[in-house]
Amino acid sequence: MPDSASPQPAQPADPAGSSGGHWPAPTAEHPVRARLSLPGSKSMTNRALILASLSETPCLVRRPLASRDSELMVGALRALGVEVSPAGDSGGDLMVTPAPLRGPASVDVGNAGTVMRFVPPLAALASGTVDFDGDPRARERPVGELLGALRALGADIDDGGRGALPVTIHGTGAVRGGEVTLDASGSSQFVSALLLSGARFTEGVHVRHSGPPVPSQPHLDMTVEMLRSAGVTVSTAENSWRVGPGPVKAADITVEPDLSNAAPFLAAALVSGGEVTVEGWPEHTTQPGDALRSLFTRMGGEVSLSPDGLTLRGTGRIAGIEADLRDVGELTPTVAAVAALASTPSRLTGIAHLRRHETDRIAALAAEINRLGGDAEELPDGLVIRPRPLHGGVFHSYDDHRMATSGAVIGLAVPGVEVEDIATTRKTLPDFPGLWAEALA
Ligand SMILES: O=C(O)C1=C[C@@H](OP(=O)(O)O)[C@@H](O)[C@H](O)C1
Ligand SMILES: C=C(OP(=O)(O)O)C(=O)O
Repeated sequence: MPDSASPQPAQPADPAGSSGGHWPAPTAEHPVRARLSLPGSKSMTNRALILASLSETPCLVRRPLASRDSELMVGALRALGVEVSPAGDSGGDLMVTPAPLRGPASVDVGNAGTVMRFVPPLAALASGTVDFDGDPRARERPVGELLGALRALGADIDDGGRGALPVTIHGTGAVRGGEVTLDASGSSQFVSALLLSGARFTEGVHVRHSGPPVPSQPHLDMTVEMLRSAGVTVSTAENSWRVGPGPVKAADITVEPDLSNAAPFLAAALVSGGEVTVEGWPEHTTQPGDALRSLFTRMGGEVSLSPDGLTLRGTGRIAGIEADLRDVGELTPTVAAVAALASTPSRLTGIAHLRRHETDRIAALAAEINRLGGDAEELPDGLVIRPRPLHGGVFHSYDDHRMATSGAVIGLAVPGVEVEDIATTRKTLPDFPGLWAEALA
């Protein structure tokens, strides 16, 4: 459901790494040739932190992301009594020591979907009252279906009848659990949230989905895989997930590099006819970013995966693409940026739920591509983008990390693009401007 037909750009905030609030996006003077290692996956880091907090034993989380969304998760867990501390001098690894979860506590979710969805079930397991609130946008993002399901499973939740943040959960130290049906078409995170804590519910949990398709299947696979690695019994069927009650045994979790954040860097090779290698690309992964291999091949790149990493070579040809991105919605902003530079039209569908992401991404992408002279048309569930020469101008980021990095990709090929609020990339990347400058050097 659209929040508004044409979103208003957020006010520039904290213009770190920018000049005067706008960051002049560097143009690629020559083909981009780079090899880089990326920080940890947001999705894996925040799942690891949840599982570690519910574990029987202390858990070492290796190579976690250290950026806004993971810091918010750490803050939330500490507020509930969990100890999270640097693991020796291991360069960012974290030791998580579980403790009885307790309120009173206040949780700032920022604009992190993983915090606003994954932490409420923990709060329901805590003893005491836990308040949740976040950025203004967090109050507009869907959470009502999850709260309704948690209530049906035995939790005491006060959301003032809004089905949205702010919310207070009156934890009693236990959640009955059992079977529940919800509509997770708005976000796969509703299902992941219930599964991640489900083993600690007295009866476990059996989640059924009823409604239009659930997006982000790889993220559901990630939840199931990480639960199984922690010794939790999970069975799945179509639109049905069952977690048996029992202990969570997470002792050592290694976080993979964030493959979704590889998107703008691989796109840099594609649009400049260069060659970029992302080190440490896993051979097997549940991350949706793995789909970049096929998406960017279809858009004109040549991709090779070796123990060295994933290399994308641009061929000088940038092709449009017809793609259903429902499973990999978070790749949309980068795919759309490349599409805006392509020589043939693109049609991206299956992504209505993106209208409730950090911003209404469908409306925002259309508005910003068109502002630079492009030809992007909104569909109810996606975008059509046709080739048209672009010109410079301000690319608004709507306080959305992936909008900001999309502006950077377009700026490689279009002189005079200035990205408003590049600092918003800190949601999932601690230093995007620095990494980008390095890649282009
Ligand atoms: O579980 C996760 O870690 C995520 C699931 C997806 O959410 P939606 O299913 O709400 O799109 C994705 O877009 C988000 O960036 C991360
Ligand atoms: C949708 C996203 O984030 P969140 O985890 O806040 O839902 C995203 O990172 O693209």
